[in-house]
Order: sequence, then C-alpha cells, then structure tokens
Amino acid sequence: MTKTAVFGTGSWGTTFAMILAEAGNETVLWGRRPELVSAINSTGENPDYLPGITLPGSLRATDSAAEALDGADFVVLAVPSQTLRGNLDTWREHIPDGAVLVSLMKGIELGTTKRMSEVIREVAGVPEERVAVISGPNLAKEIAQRQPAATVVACTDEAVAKRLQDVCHLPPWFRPYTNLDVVGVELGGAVKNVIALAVGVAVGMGMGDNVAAMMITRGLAEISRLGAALGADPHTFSGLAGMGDLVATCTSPLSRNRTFGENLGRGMTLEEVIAATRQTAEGVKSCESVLELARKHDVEMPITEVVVGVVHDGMSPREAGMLLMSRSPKPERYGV
Ligand SMILES: NC(=O)C1=CN([C@@H]2O[C@H](COP(=O)(O)OP(=O)(O)OC[C@H]3O[C@@H](n4cnc5c(N)ncnc54)[C@H](O)[C@@H]3O)[C@@H](O)[C@H]2O)C=CC1
Ligand SMILES: O=C(CO)COP(=O)(O)O
Repeated sequence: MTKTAVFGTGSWGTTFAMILAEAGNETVLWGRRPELVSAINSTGENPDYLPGITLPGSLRATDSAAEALDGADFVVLAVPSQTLRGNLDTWREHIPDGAVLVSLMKGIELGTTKRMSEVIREVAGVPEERVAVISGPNLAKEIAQRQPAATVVACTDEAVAKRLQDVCHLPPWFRPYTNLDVVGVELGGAVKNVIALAVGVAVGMGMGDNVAAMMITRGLAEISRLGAALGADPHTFSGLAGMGDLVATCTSPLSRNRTFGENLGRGMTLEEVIAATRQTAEGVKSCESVLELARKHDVEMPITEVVVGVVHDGMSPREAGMLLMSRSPKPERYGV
C-alpha cells in the first residue's frame, strides 16, 4: 500500500488528506498543535478548519514529524508558504530516501523570490524529479463537501507525475491531470492570489462584473508575461492551474484572498482586515515577492504593483483604480 504523509492540518491539507485516504492510501496528517491533533483523532473532524465534515475513518493525525514520515512514499506539504523553509529544515532528517515531496502551496518566498518547489529542493537536498506540485481550481471547502474538482499534478519527471496522479485520482470526486511544466503550474497558483486580491478590492468598492472580467483577463496577461520570462510553457496558463484557478479564486466568495481584498475595498484598515482573517491569504505576502520577481526579470505587472501599493504602502483603492485606468492606451497583445 502507498504511504502518504500530509503536513498541515489547515483546510487544504486536511481536505487533500481526505482524498488520499479515501483513494486507499495509508495516510497520516501532521499538525503542529497537539490539541487539534487529538481533536481530529478523537472526533473524526477538524473542528478548527473543516467543522461539520466527517473525515475518513482510516485517516489519523499526529504531531510527530518522525512518525508521519516513517516509510512515507509521498510527503505532501501544505503549510503557509513563508513558513515552509523553517519547517522543512526541522523535518528533513526524517524524510525517507526516495520519497517524493509534493507542494500544495501557492506562494513565492519573500526575500529569495523562490517558488515552493525551489525551496523544497534547496532545503531537503532532493533532485527536481523528486519534487511535484499540485495546483488548480481547488477551493478546499467545496472539495471537503465532496463536490467534484479537477487539478494539475506537475513534475519534470512524467513517470513521477503519473504515479502521483494515480495516488490521488478518486472518481467521481477528484480528477488530476499531469503536466511537466512545474514553473508554469506554480506561478499560476501563486500569482492568481494577487489578482484575486485586486478583484476583491474592486468588488468591495461596489464594482460589477465588467471590472472583475477586466482584472481576470489582464491578470492572466500578467501571469503569462511573468511565466514567459521564467521559461514556463504558455499553454499552462490556459489550463486548470492558470485560467481555471484564476477564475475560481477571483469569483468565489470562499476565496480568502478575494475576501481580504473585498474588506479593504469596503474601507476597512489593513489591521482590521488582518484581525478578521483567520486563514492564510497567501497573496498578502506574496504580492511583494511576485513584484520583486517581475522587476528582476523586467516584466510589467501593473495590477500586482497596485495590489502592493494598497496592501502595503497605504495607496487608496480609488487611487489604485485611477492608476490602472489612466495607463497609456495599448494594443491588447502588447508585451504578451
Ligand atoms: N484552502 C484552499 O482552498 C487552498 C489552499 N491552497 C494552499 O495551501 C496552502 C495551505 O493553505 P490552507 O490549508 O488553506 O491554510 P489554512 O489557513 O487553512 O491552514 C494553515 C495551516 O498551517 C498551520 N500553520 C500556520 N503557521 C504555521 C507554522 N508556522 N508552521 C506550521 N504550520 C503552521 C495552521 O495551524 C494550519 O493548520 C497555502 O499555500 C494555500 O495557498 C491551495 C489550494 C486550495
Ligand atoms: O487556491 C485556492 C483555490 O484554488 C484557494 O484560494 P484562497 O487561498 O484565496 O482561498
């Protein structure tokens, strides 16, 4: 039997562990808080992140990384992106030789501008064929309620991507596609959070669907430009990990990033919005690393720039809208 270990008892880590367990894999969920771990084991629910959802009977939780990693074939990482490096550093001595490390995270590291797969390779000291990424339109709450969803499993080694695809394929609930373009799949997941913040701000200001569609489409142009500069396959961005995730996140009230932006657009202060946000909205930090990455590669990302302005530099949502709409008029395919 394939053994899988999932690190992170948040909404996506727990939901993905449900999929793995129901697909017939021996699955252990690691959490850092012993009280949540015991609640999961004693009640069969995750009261903090997925209240009311019954977890598979075979799924067990632990707060011991060594125990979770013992004999693991796949090590799935679902902690907030900015905490990955420190966490993985403490777990790496227990990672079995030959295990595949899988990132579910959608962020870019602050300071280094590295993608999560790059951080994993560096900290765990594993080659790229042992690192995979899963990303797509996967709002955890819907999937936890057993609504159908599709995703992308990316690895530069096609055989590894196919093995992981088999491990998490669970009809009629979860349908993974493979892709060899790790760079594109990761960028799609990380940058869509920044665009969802922008859409949220517009929605919070009372703007309608034309504005949302404009942001989504021009956001996709930004993601594609950055992807081209970093060597991604342009086709990835019209797929599930590109347009698919962008549409789901920018249009769903379930998205934490969109909701964060919506609260800012309604006039709440940054401190009030942070206090009201219990879960990880990756774009809040990653907007800065995405912008830094874009500048390093001389890529223009105007929506990302104003998101950084509004979230971190005190720019008002109105000023941000004015800046975007008064840019010099261009042909639609300019720079793409
Ligand atoms: N929730 C969703 O719908 C989806 C989330 N993702 C991505 O998955 C990743 C994890 O997100 P969620 O599970 O949604 O987050 P969440 O906010 O629901 O949970 C975060 C988890 O990380 C833990 N955590 C917080 N700080 C930590 C630290 N310093 N060390 C170790 N653990 C820590 C929390 O206790 C919690 O268990 C993010 O990168 C997110 O973008 C990807 C697809 C869907
Ligand atoms: O990545 C997600 C959906 O695919 C979840 O988006 P949020 O982190 O904005 O909730």
